[in-house]
Amino acid sequence: MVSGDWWTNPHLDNNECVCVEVTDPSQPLNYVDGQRVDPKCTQTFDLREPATGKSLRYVASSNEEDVDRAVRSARREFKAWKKFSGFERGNVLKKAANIIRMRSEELARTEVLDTGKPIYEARMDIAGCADTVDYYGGMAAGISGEFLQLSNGNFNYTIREPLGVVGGIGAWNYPFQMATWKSSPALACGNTFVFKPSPLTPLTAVMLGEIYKEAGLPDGCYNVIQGEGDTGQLLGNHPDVNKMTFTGSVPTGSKVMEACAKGIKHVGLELGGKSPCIIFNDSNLDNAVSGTGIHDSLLDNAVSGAMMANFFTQGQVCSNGTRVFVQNSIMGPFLAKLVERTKNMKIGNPNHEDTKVGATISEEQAKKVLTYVDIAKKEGASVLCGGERVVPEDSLSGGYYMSPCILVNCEDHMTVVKDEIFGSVMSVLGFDTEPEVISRANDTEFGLAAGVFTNDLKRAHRVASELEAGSLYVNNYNVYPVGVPFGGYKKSGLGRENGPEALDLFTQVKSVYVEMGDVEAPF
Ligand SMILES: NC(=O)C1=CN([C@@H]2O[C@H](COP(=O)(O)OP(=O)(O)OC[C@H]3O[C@@H](n4cnc5c(N)ncnc54)[C@H](O)[C@@H]3O)[C@@H](O)[C@H]2O)C=CC1
Ligand SMILES: C[N+](C)(C)CCCC(=O)O
Repeated sequence: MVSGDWWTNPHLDNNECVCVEVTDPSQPLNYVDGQRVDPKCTQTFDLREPATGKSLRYVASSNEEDVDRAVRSARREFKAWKKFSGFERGNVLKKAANIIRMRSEELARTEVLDTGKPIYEARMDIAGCADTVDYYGGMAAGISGEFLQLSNGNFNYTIREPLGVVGGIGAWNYPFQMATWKSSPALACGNTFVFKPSPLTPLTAVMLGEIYKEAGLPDGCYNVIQGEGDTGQLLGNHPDVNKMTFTGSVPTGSKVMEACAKGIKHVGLELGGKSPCIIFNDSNLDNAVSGTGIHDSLLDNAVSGAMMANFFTQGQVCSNGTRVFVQNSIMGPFLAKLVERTKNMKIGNPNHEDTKVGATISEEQAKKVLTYVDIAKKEGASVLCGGERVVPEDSLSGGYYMSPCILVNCEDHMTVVKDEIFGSVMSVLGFDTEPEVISRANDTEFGLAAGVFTNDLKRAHRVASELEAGSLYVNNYNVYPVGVPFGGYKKSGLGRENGPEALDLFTQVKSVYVEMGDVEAPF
């Protein structure tokens, strides 16, 4: 299925004839009551394409009236949607998943336009989003309460009811994923939804609205309002919103939680991280270096893991394992392989098939990341490779490209080892013993993810149980299959997305006591 409006991205129609079709970004970007609409507010912000740095359009921010209109539409439709059976709601979601699959190339290309991430990655993201919507479509029919037999024939049953109107706020690194991961479990449970995407990536959340509508979702169940922080605040403070689900930075997450505290609203937070990825020396480097094959692949896996922990989406991933702890006895050979493979990653036009590193989201973010590299050098770390601005080709000279950076001689107290940078900057840290690395890995205010590479089965599970994080990877990193819950310990967040856990967080339990005899009143 294709949408009515097509737009050919002129910036990419150059030498190599890469002419891609995406949904026309000049269409209205709010989505209320089943239609694209322009907000009432005339205040706008500039939307730039990360790949070229060129302005794509100005987007109107949503003001109080616009937010209220979307919330009222969701409230009105909640009355009807909650009455659908789980099976009926699930059917809508399953149809939507199939439409996402049919429109996947258009969605992926639009995601590239919005985010600057390479097309191979955008395709993986969209495929995962379809699976998530499908998964919650399948789960919807099974959402049910419980029955408890009491004495004298009395009994109690529980009903798992939706919360009402859910407000979602997203970040810019996985725009379509955030829209689907938040809305599909919410809708499966019978809630209605109002989403505010990041102002840097407004395009694909609206397309999801059209897809849901085509799949049979009643108008008003899923709405989108565009805007910046002010619009997000209006949504979080709206008295008719029952739950907020947020992805972004810790300071903003804390503000959203504060707004929810004032209104006694449910809240889910997916926040930042500074996760550890630990590589033990039983990746047997001596044999690897002498080329016995089997051990080579163990080391290659660890290097692959460290790269996957750092270099997807230009390093802008909350779960990234940016503190790579390597056992000192294998540091030399590990770094040699890591640097060789990192230098081989092709930086370039994100719409090209062989590009592995696209553009950072914005000039501001790219500058922030490069400043962190400078700070690292001043504090005594050394750059093994990358950490520089790159112009892959003349037509992309305005884009925000940088080479993935590997830092060594890092120490735990350094700024670059403590702060979430949100860019391709990997800090490599040496360690000697297991207790030492566990204590250093846990010495952070965050707890989103952690990885351990080892061939020792007992060590793998011992370390996984000791690490304070919501998502643990043994011998892999940054994979998030459908059905696996995702979320943080400590300041990395509250609640879980993906997996059956999300269904509990989008419902509330009503307990119904039934008396079968006479009332024995004490008065
Ligand atoms: N860990 C994560 O998942 C993410 C972390 N970040 C970090 O945050 C830094 C800043 O990036 P931003 O996109 O500005 O992140 P942010 O956390 O400020 O923004 C995330 C979302 O919240 C909205 N927002 C901003 N202020 C708000 C408020 N007071 N109430 C409600 N919503 C509000 C934004 O418009 C956006 O949609 C990045 O450099 C990065 O370090 C950014 C994106 C995701
Ligand atoms: C699930 N994951 C790791 C791809 C994205 C989660 C949100 C984020 O990075 O901000």
